[in-house]
Amino acid sequence: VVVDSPEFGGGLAAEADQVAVGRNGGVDDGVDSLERWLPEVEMVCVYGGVCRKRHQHHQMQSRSQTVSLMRDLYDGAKSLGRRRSTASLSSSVSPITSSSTNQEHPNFADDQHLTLRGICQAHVPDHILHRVEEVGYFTPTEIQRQALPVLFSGRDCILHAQTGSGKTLAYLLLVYSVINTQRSAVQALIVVPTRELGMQVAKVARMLAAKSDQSVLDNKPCTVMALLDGGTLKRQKSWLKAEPPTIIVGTLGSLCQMLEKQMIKLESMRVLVIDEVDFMFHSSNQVSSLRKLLISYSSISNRQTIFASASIPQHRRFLYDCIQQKWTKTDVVHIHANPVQPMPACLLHRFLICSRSERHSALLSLLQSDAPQSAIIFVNEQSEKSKKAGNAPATNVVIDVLKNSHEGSHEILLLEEKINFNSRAASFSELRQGGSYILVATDIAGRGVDLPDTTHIYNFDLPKDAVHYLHRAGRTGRKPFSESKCVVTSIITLEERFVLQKYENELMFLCEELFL
Ligand SMILES: Nc1ncnc2c1ncn2[C@@H]1O[C@H](COP(=O)(O)OP(=O)(O)OP(=O)(O)O)[C@@H](O)[C@H]1O
Repeated sequence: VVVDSPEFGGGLAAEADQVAVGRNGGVDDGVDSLERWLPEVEMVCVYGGVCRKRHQHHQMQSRSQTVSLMRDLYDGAKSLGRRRSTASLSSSVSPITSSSTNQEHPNFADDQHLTLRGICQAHVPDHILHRVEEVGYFTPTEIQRQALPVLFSGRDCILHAQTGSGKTLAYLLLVYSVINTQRSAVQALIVVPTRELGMQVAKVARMLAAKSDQSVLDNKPCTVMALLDGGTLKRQKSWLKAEPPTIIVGTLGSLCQMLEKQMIKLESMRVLVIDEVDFMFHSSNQVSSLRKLLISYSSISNRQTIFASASIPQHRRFLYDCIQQKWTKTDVVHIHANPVQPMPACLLHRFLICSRSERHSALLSLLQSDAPQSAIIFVNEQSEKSKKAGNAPATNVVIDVLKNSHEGSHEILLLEEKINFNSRAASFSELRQGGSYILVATDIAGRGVDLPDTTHIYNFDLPKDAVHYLHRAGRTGRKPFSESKCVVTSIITLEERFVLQKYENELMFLCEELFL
C-alpha cells in the first residue's frame, strides 16, 4: 500500500494497487485503517511521511527513495511469485470485472521464455508469424507477453503500457488471428488520432501481411486501407465500392463520413481498436464521434474491442465507464504492464534553466554538445493571442534559427497541424528513410509516432501537462530490449522548474539539472 501526499499530485498513489490519500495528520489515520482492512499488507509506504514495515517506522527522505522502494516491492513480489499477472490483478481490484482472468486459457504471463511464435502459433496464420520473424521480432515485449493470450481468448482489453513497448504489434496480431481473407468484408477497424499515426499503423499492418511464401500466394490477400483526414477520399470510395479491404486504419472524421454513407458496415466487423484512446476521449473534436462509433459497435454480436495507450489517467474510472456505457463487454480486462514505471527506464531526463530570450542559443549549444544522431524538438502550438499580435509561429522561428546557425549535417524538417496533407506525408516518409534528422514539431508528433532512430528529445516549450511530457519523451527510447540511453531535455525558465517538478512527481522520474 502506498500512501501519497495529494500536494505531490497523487502520482504514486494513482498507480498503487490500493490507494489511500490523506493530508498531513490525516495520513496516519488512513494508514491505520488500511492496516485493519487489509491483513495481507506487508508494507505501508507513505511518501513525505513515515514508512511502516511490520510495525517499523521509516522516515522517507525523498521521492526517489519512495520510488525505488516501490520498485523493490514490485520486483520482490514478482520474484516470490506472489504477484499475480497484471491482468488478473487489475481485474480483481475492480469491483465490476471478473477476477477469473487467465483461468480460462493458459497462463503465459508468467512464462518469461516463450517466443512470440510460441504464444501465437495456435491463433495467427503461419505466414504472418513468418513475416514477424523476418522483421526480427522473436521475443515478446512485456505487454505482448501479458496481453496476447487474453486477446486471443476473445475478451475486450485495455492495453496500458509504456511508450515504445509494442502495443501496435499486440493488437495487429489479434487482428490477424480473427480475420478471414476469404470473406469479402471489412473485418477490423483501427482508429487513430492523427494521419501520421494512421500511415504508420497501416504500414506495419501491410508489412505483416506481405506474402513472402509461395504457398500462400494462391489465397486471397489481406488488404489494408488507410482512411485519413485531409486526403481526398475519392479513391477510397471507389475501392470500398469495388472490393472492401480486410482492415481499415482510419482517423475518426473520414471513418464517420464513410459509415454515414454506409460505405462501411459495422455488422461485418470482428475487431475494433481505438489507439491512443485517452487522447481521443480528451479531444473536443473527436470525443462525440468516438462515442457514437462505440455505441453503434456495441450492438454487434461477434465483437471485440481493444483500447490502447501509454497513459490512461484514472484508469479505474475509465474501466467503469467502459462497462457502464457498453463500450466494452462486462469482462473487459485492463492489462497494465509495468505500472510503477510509467516511462521507459532507458530515458535520461535533464533540464536547463535559461530566460526565454536565451532559448534559441541554449538549443543550439545543446545540439552542439549532444551531437544527436536524430532529434525531435517539441514546440507548443502558437496561441491565438500571439497570432493576433502578428508574431511568426515559434516552429518557423526555430526552423529558421536551425537552418541559419546549426552546424550539424542533419536534415531539418517541420511537422505541424497546419501544413497540408501532402507536405505532412512527405515530411513523415522522409523521416522514415533513415539518415540524420532534426524534426521540429508540435504535439501532433507526440502521439504514437515511431521513429526508432530518434536519440534525443528537446522540449523547447514545456509540455502542458504530465501526460504530454510522457508522450513527447516517449518518441525516443523506442527499441525494446536495447540498453542504450536516450535523452530528454527540457529548456525551462526558473519559474517553470516547479511545473517540471510536478511532472516528475506524477510520472515518477528524476530530472537532472544541466549547466552549459
Ligand atoms: N517483440 C518485439 N521485438 C522487437 N521490437 C519490437 C517488438 N514489438 C514491437 N517492436 C518495435 O518496438 C517499437 C515500438 O512499438 P510500437 O510503435 O508498437 O509502440 P507503442 O507501444 O504503440 O508506443 P506508443 O505508446 O508510443 O504508441 C517499434 O519500432 C516496433 O517495431
